[in-house]
Amino acid sequence: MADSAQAQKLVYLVTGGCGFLGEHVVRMLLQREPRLGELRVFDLHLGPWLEELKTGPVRVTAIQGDVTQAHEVAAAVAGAHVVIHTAGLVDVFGRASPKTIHEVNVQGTRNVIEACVQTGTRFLVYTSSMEVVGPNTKGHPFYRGNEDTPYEAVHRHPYPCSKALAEWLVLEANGRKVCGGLPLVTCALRPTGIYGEGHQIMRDFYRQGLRLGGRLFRAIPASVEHGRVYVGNVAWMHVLAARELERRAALMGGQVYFCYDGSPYKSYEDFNMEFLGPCGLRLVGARPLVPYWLLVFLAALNVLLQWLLRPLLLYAPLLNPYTLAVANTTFTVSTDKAQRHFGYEPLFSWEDSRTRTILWVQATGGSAQ
Ligand SMILES: NC(=O)C1=CN([C@@H]2O[C@H](COP(=O)(O)OP(=O)(O)OC[C@H]3O[C@@H](n4cnc5c(N)ncnc54)[C@H](O)[C@@H]3O)[C@@H](O)[C@H]2O)C=CC1
Ligand SMILES: CC(C)[C@@H](O)CC[C@@H](C)[C@H]1CC[C@H]2[C@@H]3[C@H](O)CC4=CC(=O)CC[C@]4(C)[C@H]3CC[C@]12C
Repeated sequence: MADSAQAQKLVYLVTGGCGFLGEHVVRMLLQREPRLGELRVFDLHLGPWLEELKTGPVRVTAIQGDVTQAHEVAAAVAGAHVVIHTAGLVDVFGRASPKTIHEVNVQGTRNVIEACVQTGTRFLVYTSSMEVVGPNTKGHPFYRGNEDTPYEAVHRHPYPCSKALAEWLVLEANGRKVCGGLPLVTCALRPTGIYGEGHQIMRDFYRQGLRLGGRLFRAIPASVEHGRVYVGNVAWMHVLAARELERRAALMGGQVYFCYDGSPYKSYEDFNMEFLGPCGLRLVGARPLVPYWLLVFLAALNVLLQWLLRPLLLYAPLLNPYTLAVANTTFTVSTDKAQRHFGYEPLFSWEDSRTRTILWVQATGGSAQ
């Protein structure tokens, strides 16, 4: 990949390229990666919007496939110079079984790594998560921490467990010889809570507020800070890391980088109101309207209802013991490691990120689509 950008056109593969983050990575690559010759978009569910991307100078190849199927992954990876692996099952609401979460997030990542080794692809950027670190099951706050901050990462939930194992696999694979004898170079990016155009949970909150007469009711103290990052900046960090991974292999190889930007540190609910307020919603209560023990009870009741109703329908509300615990534990990051190692600076200011997200929420009008 050492040739000049003008001479050699590169093949990138984005797994999960039709997801919330994946779509932004795909579009960012097309806009800001001049070395791109072919962009392969691999996903279980291909979006119709891909068709509009096929009219440009870069060859866009849509591949419908399953990361749990090694042969499908190998076929998609073969010939790629760079893989950006965002595909994953992002489920903390009990929609998928722990087994399925593990199969997609862990075995799927193993399949991507082995495909790189077998086919000779040397550069792999993995979308990890803040959840690899925490919040832990003990509710310990992580306040403005960085990649070196000591923290007892203790997980029981299938999602963080799967992300932690997948990240370990990716970092462990750094330096393995790929077909052709050169070393595999990997890194993992750990976004905090991503927001922006296409964020399903934000849409769910908006629809919930519309159903409740334009009101949302505070459940979490305003003092609990939760890190959030604009999806466009997450996409930009992926593009930049993928670009610099060859030139700075010795520095970046096997490293993790928190992914955040200038978005303000606020509670999860107060942060959401930065977008839902201008869309007409109001957050009722300067402090939680119900005692924490009642929220704990209601969260447990939701688990029971989910289990009872499962033969009939999928009941997966936002409130469950895990989401309550995470929302109620401070987790914010402050680090310049990505800036020092590969020159990352957010592409979108907080003001721009906020405006774009508000316009998107307004455009959805609370619709399911
Ligand atoms: N949403 C967030 O706040 C954060 C997300 N992340 C990570 O970012 C990545 C993307 O997450 P989102 O865009 O939020 O989720 P998403 O659910 O919108 O996108 C995931 C994509 O992966 C695809 N996918 C799922 N299973 C697959 C399989 N077996 N084979 C092929 N494709 C499959 C889905 O179809 C979807 O398009 C995930 O790895 C997630 O763990 C990390 C930190 C925060
Ligand atoms: C019902 C209330 C308690 C409400 O406040 C619950 C909010 C809850 C749905 C979210 C609070 C924190 C979120 C998670 C956090 O941003 C970290 C994440 C990282 C990921 O990799 C995937 C998404 C998530 C787990 C995110 C999910 C939604 C929350 C739990």
